[in-house]
Amino acid sequence: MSDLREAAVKVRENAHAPYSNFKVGAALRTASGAVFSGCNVENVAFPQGTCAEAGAIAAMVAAGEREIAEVYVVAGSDMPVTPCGGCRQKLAEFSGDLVSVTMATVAGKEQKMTMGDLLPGAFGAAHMQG
Ligand SMILES: O=c1ccn([C@H]2C[C@H](O)[C@@H](CO)O2)c(=O)[nH]1
Ligand SMILES: [Zn+2]
Repeated sequence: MSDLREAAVKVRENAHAPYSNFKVGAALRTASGAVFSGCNVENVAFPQGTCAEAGAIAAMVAAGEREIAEVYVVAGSDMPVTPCGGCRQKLAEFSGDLVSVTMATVAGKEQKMTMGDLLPGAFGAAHMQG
């Protein structure tokens, strides 16, 4: 098992998902080689819940890192989980278009896409010039 998959599968066990019963784990590697992980944290006030990817990003930024090199997301579904629209934008803040995102199931099915595939034409700093 890759180290990223191992981290994502492990952190997924800590997910707080009593409302959807859909536990998600995310792990990312930064340019320095460090690995950060996060799980979804739901709330009884449903919109206050946060995704696994957001948790991993928060851990990365809290540790002083900002450059994502690779992402791995895992859930217990039959189909590999894909990051929601909001998480695509959150990941794009710290990832180039070529960053690989592996979407996976606990059973081991994997699908890979790049950030450019997941969020084509992403809104970025260049759009705010002028
Ligand atoms: O990539 C994804 C997709 C969904 N979820 C969470 C949000 C919510 O807690 C649950 C159901 O949508 O799964 C994630 O954490 N990451
Ligand atoms: Zn999300």
